[in-house]
Amino acid sequence: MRSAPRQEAAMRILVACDHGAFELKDKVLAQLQAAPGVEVVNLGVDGPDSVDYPDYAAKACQGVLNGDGERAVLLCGTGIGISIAANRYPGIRAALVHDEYGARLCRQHNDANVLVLGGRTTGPNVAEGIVRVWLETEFEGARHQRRLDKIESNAAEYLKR
Ligand SMILES: O=C[C@H](O)[C@H](O)[C@H](O)COP(=O)(O)O
Repeated sequence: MRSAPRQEAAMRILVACDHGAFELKDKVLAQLQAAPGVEVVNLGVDGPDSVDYPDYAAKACQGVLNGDGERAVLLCGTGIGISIAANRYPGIRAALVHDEYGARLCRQHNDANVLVLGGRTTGPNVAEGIVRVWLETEFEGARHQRRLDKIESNAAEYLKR
């Protein structure tokens, strides 16, 4: 009897934004929903009413750290505030990216598990390319893993003072 082909586990990606980026977030959601091997969870916000980006960073980053998703995409007006918020969580490596070069390098060198986009600074076509490259690029490990380990250990050492 032939066994069924083994199904690759889908990569689950959590997506969240503030009011400054809900339109771009909808485009990113559609792209991720159409991507093979990707499962998407929309954590909001879904309209223009003002909210606070740290609350959306918290939902997504805590979700990644709890194992609800392997990665996240976060968006706010510039992407700056939500990056700052996300990078306060140990184990989160959030990269604010403006082009495909940054998307490639933040995976190869930084193993960025959170991609950040600015809804008021990055157009949908550029964002589409960034998301595609971020999804398809692998971490290179080696010397880059040593540096990632130091990010965590240096910060932990500082907090012990
Ligand atoms: O870094 C912060 C983000 O760009 C926010 O989306 C932005 O500060 C929101 O601004 P406002 O409340 O004026 O819409």
